[in-house]
Amino acid sequence: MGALDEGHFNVELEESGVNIELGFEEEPETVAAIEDAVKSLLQGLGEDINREGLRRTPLRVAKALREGTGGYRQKVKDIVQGALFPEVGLESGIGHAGGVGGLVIVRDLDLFSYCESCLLPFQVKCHVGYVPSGQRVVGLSKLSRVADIFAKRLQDPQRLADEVCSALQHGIKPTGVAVILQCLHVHFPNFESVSLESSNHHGWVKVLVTSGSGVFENENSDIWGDFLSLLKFRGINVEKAHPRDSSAKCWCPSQATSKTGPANSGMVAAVAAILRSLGEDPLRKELLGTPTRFVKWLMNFKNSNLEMKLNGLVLGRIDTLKSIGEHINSELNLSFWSQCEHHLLPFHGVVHIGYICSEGVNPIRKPLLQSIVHFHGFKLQVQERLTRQIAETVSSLLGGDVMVVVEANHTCMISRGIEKFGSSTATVAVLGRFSTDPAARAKFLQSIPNSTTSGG
Ligand SMILES: Nc1nc2c(ncn2[C@@H]2O[C@H](COP(=O)(O)OP(=O)(O)OP(=O)(O)O)[C@@H](O)[C@H]2O)c(=O)[nH]1
Ligand SMILES: [Zn+2]
Repeated sequence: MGALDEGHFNVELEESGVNIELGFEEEPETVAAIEDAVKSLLQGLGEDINREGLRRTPLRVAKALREGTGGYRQKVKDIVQGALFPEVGLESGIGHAGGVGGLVIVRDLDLFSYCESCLLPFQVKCHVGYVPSGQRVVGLSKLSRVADIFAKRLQDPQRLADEVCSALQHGIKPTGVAVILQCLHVHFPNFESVSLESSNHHGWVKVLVTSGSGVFENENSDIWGDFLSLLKFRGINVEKAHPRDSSAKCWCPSQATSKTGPANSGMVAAVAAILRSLGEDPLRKELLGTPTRFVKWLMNFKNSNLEMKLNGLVLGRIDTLKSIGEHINSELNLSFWSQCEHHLLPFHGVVHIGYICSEGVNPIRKPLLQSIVHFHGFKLQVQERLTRQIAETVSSLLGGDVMVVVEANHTCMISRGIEKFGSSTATVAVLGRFSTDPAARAKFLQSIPNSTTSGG
């Protein structure tokens, strides 16, 4: 137990074994090594690394990865040490923060971590509880900061929960700590198995993990029940703090992607180099297949992957428009996947297409529209360009009046940088009469149903 020092406790965290630091500073060589590796990946994707949109991508990716794994370079001790303070008037003893069994919880901490299996970020809703002891409470924000140290590493949900729990247990030395994580991982649109016409590869893989120490070690204890009840107040329904099981083991959808074809060995070596630059050991058991899985994910977005297939579909589809009895046709909620060319992180969502079509002319079939969406989606993109390209392609088939709305969640806006959880982006492209007729635009926009973007 630490000694009282001007209202602050100094807990000897170094003795606790949670003072983890992998020991590399902000080194330009590290960033440069990641940049070089990212250039190899872009070239492997058939991209021109000097084109305007990609020129700064290697640096951005290097920065994003360094930021996303900044936890390796932080110490729990630095965060907790100055933020422990006595709750005056409480007796020393077990479970005092307003009485025996007193419980402090912080709910709904939004975190991001990197999946060690595929290198994509995954979203974490973190709930932390602890029962103070020895007149010692910790600044509330520190619970989040400590959790973030472990989130900002290559992780697996259960290990993340265990590390946060153990660090808080050693750092605060309370009677017990409980951690619940609700994790969301993007699905994998495995290009090889996604039919061009399919829109059924949406949403998230979810897993819930728990970790408890001290009085929370027994998951059937009353104190766990109290914790779960406090979550319920806020509509957070964690049915049961179920014991650690295999549910988190293979949660990453990359584990299920097809094994067809070897991955480009130069690209795989580049990803292994990135892992090394982040201070990780690519030979660590859990990371062995990670470079290959990441490359397979990335290859979904290889330039021109879909060209031939789309050409096949487009042939013979050019209908003539007769200008009698026109009305607006719409096809809503076509799903898409794309990869942000700035940060090499996914963005995904839905596309709504409206077009003016004469009566008597067959509207474009939905599968064709879906394939157009996939064609422009499975590339390194920005959302505005994706929107315009879809509009132009549809317009080239119909000869004119097209409106396209794309709604997306950008991982690069959520998992890093500005970290705007829950933000979404809508872009619009209008061609032909939609650009001059506000009533037509309004009619189409009103036909789009509420809450159409994908979410947790
Ligand atoms: N317009 C547009 N911007 C995008 C898209 N995807 C990512 N971006 C933005 O690309 C910009 C790149 O800005 P930079 O300042 O070069 O890179 P950065 O330092 O990583 O930027 P931050 O995201 O602000 O941290 C960011 O503002 C991103 O939000 C997209 O589809 N469309
Ligand atoms: Zn993963």
